[in-house]
Amino acid sequence: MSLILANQRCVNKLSLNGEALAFAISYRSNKGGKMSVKHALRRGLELGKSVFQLGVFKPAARVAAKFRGERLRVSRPTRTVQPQSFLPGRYRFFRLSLSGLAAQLQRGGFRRVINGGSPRNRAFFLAFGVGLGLIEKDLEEDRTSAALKKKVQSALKPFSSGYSLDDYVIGKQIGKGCNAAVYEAAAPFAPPVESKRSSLVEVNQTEAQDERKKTEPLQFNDTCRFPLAMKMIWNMGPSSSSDAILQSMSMELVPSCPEALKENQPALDGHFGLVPKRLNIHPNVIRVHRAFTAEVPLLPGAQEEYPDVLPPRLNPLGLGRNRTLFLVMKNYPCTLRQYLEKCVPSRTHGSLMLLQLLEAVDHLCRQEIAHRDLKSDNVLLEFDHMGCPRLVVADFGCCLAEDSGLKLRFSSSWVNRGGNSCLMAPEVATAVPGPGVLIDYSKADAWAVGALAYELCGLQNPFYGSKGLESRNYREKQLPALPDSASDAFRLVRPSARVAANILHISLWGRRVLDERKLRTLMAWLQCQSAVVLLKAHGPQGRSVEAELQRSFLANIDLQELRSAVGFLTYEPDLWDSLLQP
Ligand SMILES: Nc1ncnc2c1ncn2[C@@H]1O[C@H](COP(=O)(O)OP(=O)(O)OP(=O)(O)O)[C@@H](O)[C@H]1O
Repeated sequence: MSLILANQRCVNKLSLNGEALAFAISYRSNKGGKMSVKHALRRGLELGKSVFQLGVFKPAARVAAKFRGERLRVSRPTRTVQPQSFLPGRYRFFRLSLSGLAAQLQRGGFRRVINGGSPRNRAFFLAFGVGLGLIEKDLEEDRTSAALKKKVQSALKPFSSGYSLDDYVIGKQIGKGCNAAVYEAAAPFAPPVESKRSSLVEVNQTEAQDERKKTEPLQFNDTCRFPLAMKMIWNMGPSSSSDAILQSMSMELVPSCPEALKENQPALDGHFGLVPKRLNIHPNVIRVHRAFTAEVPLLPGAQEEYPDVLPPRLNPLGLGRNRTLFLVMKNYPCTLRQYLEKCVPSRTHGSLMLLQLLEAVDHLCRQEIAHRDLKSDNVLLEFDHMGCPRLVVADFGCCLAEDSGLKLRFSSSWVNRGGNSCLMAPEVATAVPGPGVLIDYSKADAWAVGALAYELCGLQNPFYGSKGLESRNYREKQLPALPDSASDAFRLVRPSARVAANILHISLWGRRVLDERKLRTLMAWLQCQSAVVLLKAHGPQGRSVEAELQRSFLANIDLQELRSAVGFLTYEPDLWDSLLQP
C-alpha cells in the first residue's frame, strides 16, 4: 500500500510507502517537531530503504518500531538498526493505525460528501475512502479476534447490573444545582480503597496558568477512588410512579447510552412514546451510563443542604416525592467554571477549549438537538496526559430534542424557551409568543459558546452581573474587546458552530492554506493532516485532546463548509467560491 503525501509548499509530490512515512513522522516528532516537513519526508524515503544508521536514525527507528509493537534488533558491528520482521507484515503498524480513522472517515465524512457534496468532493473522498476501505478489510481479522472480544466481555460482565442504588457505594457530594444533587460513586465490586492521600489531585498546568495565580498549584478532585458520579434529580412533580418520573425528566436521558435503561422498563419500551431522542456518542458530550428510578435515600448533607426537596418520610416538612430519577456518569475532576476560577488558559488551551465546545454544539445541531442551558457550570472538565483540558457538555435537563427539529412552536408564554436567561441567544430572548410563531434554535447554542469565549480568555462574561449586557438589546460595539492574545477565530463565533469550528481548525493547524489559497493546497493539507492523524493514532498522542479534535474534523469534512470557513478567514468568500466550483 502506498500513500501519496503531497505537501505542495515544501515538496512538490512525494510518493511514500507506509514504512517511510512512519519513519518520517516519528523522526520529525523525535526532533521536537522542529525539522521541516520536507526534510523529514526526505529522511523518511531514505529510511524506507531498510537500513538505518545507528547514530542519527536510532531514535526514529526506535519510535517507529515501538509503534509497531516490535523490538529493535541492533547489529553492533555494522552499526545498523533493523526492526524485526521488517519484510513480512512490514506495513502492519501502518495498517493498524489507520483502522479507527478509516472507519470514521467512511462513516462520517464520506457519507456526508456522497449525500451532499460536489462531484469534485466525491472524487476526492472516494479515492481516499476506497484506499482506507481496502485497509479496513484487511483489518477485519484483527479487530474481531475472538480473544480480544472475550477479554472485553469479561471486563464488562460485573457491571451488567447497575440499575439500583444497592449496586453502588456512594461517597461525598460533589455538586448541586437548582434541580439535583450530584454524589461521587463507585461499583461495590471495586470498593474504593481508603487512602491517606488527599482527595485533590494536582495538575501540571504551568502553561495554562495566569501570572496572577501562578503561586497556587492547580488542584482538582481526585476521581480515582470514585470514578462515577451519581446525579439525584429532585422530584417535585405530581407523582412518584416510574412512568411519570421518566416522562417528566426524559430530557435528562438524551445523552444516555442504549444500555442505560433496563430493557424491561415498562415506560420505555416504546408503548407510551416516552423515549426521547438519543444522542450519538461524542468525545465532548457527557455520556449517561445508567438511569433508574429509586426511593430517595438520605445522602450525606441532605438534611442541611436540601431539606425542602426531601420526601416527608425523611423530613416531615419536605415537599419532595418519595421516588426519583438517578443518573450514573463518569466523575469529572471539575467544572469549567471551577477551572477558570483557578487559572486563565493559555492561548492554545483557550482555542482548543473553544473548539471542543463548538464541536459539541455542532454534533448536537446535526442531530437536531439544542442544549439551551450552556454555561460554565454545565461544562465538565478533565485533563489529557499532556495536561490539556478536555471538555464535555453536561446537564441536558433543559434541552430541546423534538422530532420536529430545532424549531419550537412558541404559541404561549407557558412554552419553556430554555434554561439560562443570561446566555439566551437574541432570537430566542426577543421572541414574542403568538399563533404560528416558531423559535429557531439552530444557532442558539453557538451564540452561548461565543459568550463563553470571553470567559476562556480570562475576561468576565459580558452578559453576567447587574451591569451586564442583555442579549435581547445589546449592540456589537458594546461588547468588550478581546485581548490581543486571543485567536482571530474567537471573534467569529456567530456564523454556525460548524463554520466557527472549521475556522479554528484552520487557524490552529492549516495557516498555510490561507497563504496560497489554492484548492490543491487545501487538498494537500487535508491529505497531510490525514496522514499525520493516522500515524499519531496508535501512540499515546492519539488520545490527546488535539488528536481527538483533528480526527473529529477530518471525519466531518464537507468542502462547502470548509470553504465558508476559509472565506471568513481571508474575507474573500467569492475567491473561494470560484476555486471550489466543480
Ligand atoms: N459527571 C459529573 N462529574 C463531576 N461533577 C458533576 C458531574 N455532573 C454534575 N456535577 C457537578 O454537579 C453540579 C450540578 O449538576 P447539574 O448541573 O447536572 O445539576 P442541575 O441541578 O441540573 O443544574 P442546573 O442548576 O444547571 O439546572 C455541576 O455544576 C457540577 O459541579
